[in-house]
Amino acid sequence: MNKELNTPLRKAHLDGLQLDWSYQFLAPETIENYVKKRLPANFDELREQLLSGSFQNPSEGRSVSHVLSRSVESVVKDVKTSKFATIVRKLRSGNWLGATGKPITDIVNIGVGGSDLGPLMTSFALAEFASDVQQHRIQTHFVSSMDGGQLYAVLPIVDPETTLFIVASKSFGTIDTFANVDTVREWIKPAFANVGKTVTDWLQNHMIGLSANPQRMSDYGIPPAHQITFSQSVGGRFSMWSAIGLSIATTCGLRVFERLLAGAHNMDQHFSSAPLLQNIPMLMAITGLYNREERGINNLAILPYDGRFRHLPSYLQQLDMESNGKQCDFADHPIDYPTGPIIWGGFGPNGQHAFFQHLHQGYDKFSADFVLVRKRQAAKFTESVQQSLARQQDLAVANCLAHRRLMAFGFRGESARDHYPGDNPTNLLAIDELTPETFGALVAAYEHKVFIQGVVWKLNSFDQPGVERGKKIAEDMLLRMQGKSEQVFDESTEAQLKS
Ligand SMILES: O=P(O)(O)OC[C@H]1O[C@](O)(CO)[C@@H](O)[C@@H]1O
Repeated sequence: MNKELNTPLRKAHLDGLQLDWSYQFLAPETIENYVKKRLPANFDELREQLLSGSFQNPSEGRSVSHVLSRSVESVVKDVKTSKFATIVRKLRSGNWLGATGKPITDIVNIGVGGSDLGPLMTSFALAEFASDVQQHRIQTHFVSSMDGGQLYAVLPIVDPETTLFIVASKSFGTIDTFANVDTVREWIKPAFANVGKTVTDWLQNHMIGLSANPQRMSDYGIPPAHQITFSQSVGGRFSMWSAIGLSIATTCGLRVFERLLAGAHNMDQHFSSAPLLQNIPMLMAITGLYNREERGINNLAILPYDGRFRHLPSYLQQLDMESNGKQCDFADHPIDYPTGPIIWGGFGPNGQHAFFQHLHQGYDKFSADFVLVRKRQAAKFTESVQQSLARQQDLAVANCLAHRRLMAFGFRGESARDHYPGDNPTNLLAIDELTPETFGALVAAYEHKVFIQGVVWKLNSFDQPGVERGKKIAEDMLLRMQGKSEQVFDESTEAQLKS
């Protein structure tokens, strides 16, 4: 039987976003049976709890409410009066003046993990939507790494008098973030002294805090008017829809942010009501479960074919791996079955010239999600440039479909060098045209996929205990490096600490 000719088209839609799951090579009945076999009897109830903000995160003793940030608890719900919207308007109109009276021209978002990846990914993906509404040009920069390498590159290109720092941290205590803020403070001191200003002037005019802990923002010296809070029940990796999304709105505009939330909300409703074989998150979750449990595939590559999605793999890596990379269940009992896969990936067109060799002919099995945008608007260019860009888009579509096909069906040439085993299950997430709505819907679909898989694996997808232990060991190590601890480590660590 010719597998290629006998593979039927299987797809689900939501307003310009299509999931083509044909190359999972699963019959609809297999999906239905898997749902019967693996989903708990009260799954519908749990889904409604998630969508209404009452699902429980037992280890942290709180509910899970990120879905509400794109509806009833949206920071732009009262777009004329909310603090979030007022701050965005003031910055984007050039009316936010720094301590010396100059308008802000640069924003630096300092945060890490969920307080960096979502804002970075989305500001980058939707930047082109800003041009028609932005009145005053603001450049946005993102700084996350504790080593200071990013600050090292950003500080020389911004002016202390016209730069505003968004300190994004749910806890407002993450050492990585405050290591960066401390360095900025040292950089500010002489610059502000030269113009007759102090660190207090800087804190009052050049800093916005985004956190679930207002007390800590006040303790740091950020005036209440420049603090935007959000609920403790919004997890860090689910927080780009909340106050943490401020840099998305300052980069792309309030309207774009509203449209992003609307797209995600649309996906919430779709997840709630679409029948199984039309339900994008359900299909992504069940095919993923099948790949993990029945085919034994331990990884999922995220392969976007549009440069605007460059940061999507890293974002989904945190979303999925920090949620479902666990070996204890909801009730803190050890478990002995495989849970969340390793999420990795990279920009597809560049991957073709790098790691695709292994995907096509290497030993290991993988699954992959291709993400493709079919058409793009390029109205600001001349007609001939638009045509050339359209040809480039076609080139990307052809390459995406070609590699996806080869990974699925393989190829047997005359020699071993020309042998491609194929048989790797993949999804195609095809977007007609990138808009804030389709982008919001795509990200929300992945969130729900992670939720469904977490429920099946009986995990608490909303805590991250493994990260905490690493932080504790780093603290011990730092004390040792500062000569404040006598703790002795292994030979290798000892040697590295001494060198
Ligand atoms: O926003 P915060 O509190 O600074 O935390 C940043 C990140 O650190 C983590 O808590 C774990 O390292 C992530 O879950 C979170 O997104």
